[in-house]
Parts: sequence; structure tokens; C-alpha cells
Amino acid sequence: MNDAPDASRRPSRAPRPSAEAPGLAVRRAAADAVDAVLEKGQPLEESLDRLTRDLEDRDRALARMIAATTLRKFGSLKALLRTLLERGVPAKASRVETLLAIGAAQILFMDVPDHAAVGTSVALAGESPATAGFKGLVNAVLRRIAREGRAILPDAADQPNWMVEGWAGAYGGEAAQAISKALAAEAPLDLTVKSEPENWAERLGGRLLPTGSIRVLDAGNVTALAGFPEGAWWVQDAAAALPARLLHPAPGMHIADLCAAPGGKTAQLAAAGAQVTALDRSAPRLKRLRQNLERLGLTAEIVEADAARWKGGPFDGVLIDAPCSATGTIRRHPDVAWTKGPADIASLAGLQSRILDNAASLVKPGGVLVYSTCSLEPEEGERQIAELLARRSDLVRDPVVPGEAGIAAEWINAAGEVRTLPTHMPVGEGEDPRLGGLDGFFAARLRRR
Ligand SMILES: C[S@@+](CC[C@H](N)C(=O)[O-])C[C@H]1O[C@@H](n2cnc3c(N)ncnc32)[C@H](O)[C@@H]1O
Repeated sequence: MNDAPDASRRPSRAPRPSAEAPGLAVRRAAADAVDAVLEKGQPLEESLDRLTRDLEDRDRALARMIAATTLRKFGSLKALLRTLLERGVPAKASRVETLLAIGAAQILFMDVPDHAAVGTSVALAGESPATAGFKGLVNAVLRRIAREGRAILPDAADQPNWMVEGWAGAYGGEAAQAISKALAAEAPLDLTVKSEPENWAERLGGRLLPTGSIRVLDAGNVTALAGFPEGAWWVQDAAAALPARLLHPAPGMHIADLCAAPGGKTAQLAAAGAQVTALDRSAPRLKRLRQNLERLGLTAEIVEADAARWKGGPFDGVLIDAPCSATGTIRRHPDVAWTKGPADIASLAGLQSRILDNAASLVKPGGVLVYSTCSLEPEEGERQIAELLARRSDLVRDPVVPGEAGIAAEWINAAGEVRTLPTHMPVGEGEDPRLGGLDGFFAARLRRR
């Protein structure tokens, strides 16, 4: 298990040679993206978009794969480097750790020739005066990793200590280890379709899950898949598709989606025929929501406002897919493990309870409130609902029942709330393990008296 990221890491700023070794720009972009996550807490996708702008599509995909694999396995890579570097990571040159980590990630977990992984990390070390003196060290350590392979990987968790310990407190030690392992694996592509799920599963060569989502492996570029241009489906983890289904949206219902952007759940509600008010505080994210709905040929009333204060309705249904730490999505966003800390969870929990309080007053008597987060932390899920019910006597739980929306009994807690874990939906014997797993989600349904 690991500690918080080192803040002294600095990307290289030295002049670059005009004729570069092949693959160097890709590794530089990957290393800079990893540094941006670890040092500045920037989201990986945002950094990669910026850093790979000048690369060809294939190189961009490789840079993304190297950075994501490094972060996904960063806990065990850090532990490995700790055992191999007798004197630890060089002080004031933590870029060396990044170059070792991206090199080791390629050697141990990717289909990249060892000499390319070693050579590019050594060359990148040579680019900065702060790291040039460590070229020999980078070369020796990576060659040793290439020689000895995965056998020398220590048995360490891939997420920070505090996170794994928190899961042990919530789910038990054994479950926490299994969650940690499941989060270090790549996630499949899940799609939500507007209609005809069986038909689309067949056309896309995917598997229709009991919840109605379609799971596809080795999809490649999603925009090139059948059905994308005509807006037949959108990308959404199977667990993320559950909260909107708990509202049983139908024509004639007026539903407020209070944290709506980029619109995955708004699209589900609108596709089911409900009249939707889609609200979000972020103008850029609402722009994406608008574009997504346009591609899908769906409509909603769009409102830019703070869900903790906005007044409207009353509504038949209110959905709060609250801003959260997103620790349940680490399979898809491995940077989350290294950009979020306990203080973020505490401050998000405060915002979540303010949004819940306001949202409750927007529900008609007899109407439904669904609260969800893509977090594994009880502070952002179970505890929010317990505290809300203690504050408000006009709300009662409307328990989710096994089989509803394809939800397995194993995913429902004693209070009738949905709690999915990355270890859920295991594959059958002999099946591709990549077909299993779910994002970690919490969803509770309440009714207003
Ligand atoms: C988990 S995301 C929502 C994902 C979305 N429901 C979907 O399915 O595509 C949380 C959203 O809450 C928004 N948000 C954060 N604070 C907010 C606030 N005070 N009021 C309204 N929206 C807020 C963020 O901008 C973000 O888009």
C-alpha cells in the first residue's frame, strides 16, 4: 500500500533535439501527463488532450495507454521502485520516479518492446539537467525489471493507503483487497441504447447485461462504431445507468435532473419519454450536455444553476447524481486515486447534503427522489441518506427490490439501497475476465409523504 503522491515532481523543461528517437514524443507526453496528475492534481484526460494535441491518432492512443497503465498500477510500481532503489527516489528529481514508472509499466503490463521502454525513459532523463545525472540509474533499474519481470512485483495495493483502509472499514479487509485489485483492471465499454437492446447487442458484437446495458470488448474508437452517428446509444457504465432506471421514467412524468451534465442520465430519462429539466452549475459541461442530446435527438429544458439553491417544480421525480470523489470509477479514471484526498471527500459530503436538502423540497407529495454517487465512500452514500432521513420526517425510503431494473440481490444493502462494487457481476468460468465488474455506485430512492 502507498502514501500520498510526491509534490516535488517537475516535468522537463530543457530544449529538445530536432531529430528525436522514435516514440520519444509519445513517452514525453505520457510522462508529462502523469506528472500533471501527481503534481498538480489535474484530471488525466484533460492533461492528455492538451499534451497529445500534435500527435498522430495512433501515438495519442499509445500515450494515453502508457499514462493510464502507469497510474492504474502506480501503487505497486512505487512499491517496486522502493525495493529496487536502495537510496530511494532521488531527492528533488522525482521526475526520475515518473520515468522509471512509465518504463516499468510498459515492460510489465504492455505489449511494448523492452528496449523501446528502457531507451525512451533513459533519453527523457537526459533532457533535463535535474535528471541527466540519473540516466545510468534509469537504464540499470529498467533493465533489471525487464530481466526479472513481474516476479519481482511486491504484493502492494495500487491505490493510496488511506483509500484502501477506508474500504476495509466499510466493506471488510478481504473485500477491500478485492475491490483494490478490481479497480486496477481495465474496464469494458458499456453502452446504453435508446431502444432495441437485443438488436444492438448483436450488431455491436456485445453482451446484453441483465440491467439492459450492452457490454463491448476491444471496441476501439467509439465514434467509429455502428449507431454512433445516428445517436442510437451513448457510453455509460452499467452501474451508472441504474439510478435513472430507479425513477421508472415514463411519458407524462416531469423529472428534474439536478446534476445533469454531461447528460448520460438526462438522456435515459428523455429517451423514456419523460419531460426533463436538466440542471447543472457548470456552463462548459452543460455545453457538452447540449451537444450530446443533439446527437441523440433528445430534448430537455436546460438550466444553469446551483442545485443547492435553485427553486422550481414541484416535480414527480428528482434525480441527484451528486458531485463526488468518483472513487468507484478508478478502473476508468485511474488518476482519481492520486488526485483525491480525505479533505475532498469531507468537502464534497458538505455540498452533497446541501443539494439533498434543497432537492427534497422540489419533490411533489407522493413523488420520488433518487440520490446517487459514483463513490465507494459511505460518507458520500449511505451516510448522506441516513442523515437526510434524520433531518426530514417528510421523506421515507422506497426500497429497491431484487430484479428491479435487472438489479441483483447482492447489489442491494439491508436498507434497500443500491451499492455496486467493482467486484460485482463476476464472469463465468472460462469467460474473458474483462467482461466482469461494475463501477462502484450508490443509489437510494426516497418518497415524499
Ligand atoms: C457526477 S456528475 C453528473 C453526471 C451526469 N449526471 C451524467 O449522468 O452524465 C456531477 C455534476 O454535478 C455538477 N455540479 C457540481 N456542483 C453542483 C451544484 N452545486 N449545482 C449543480 N450542479 C453541480 C458538476 O458540474 C457535474 O456535472
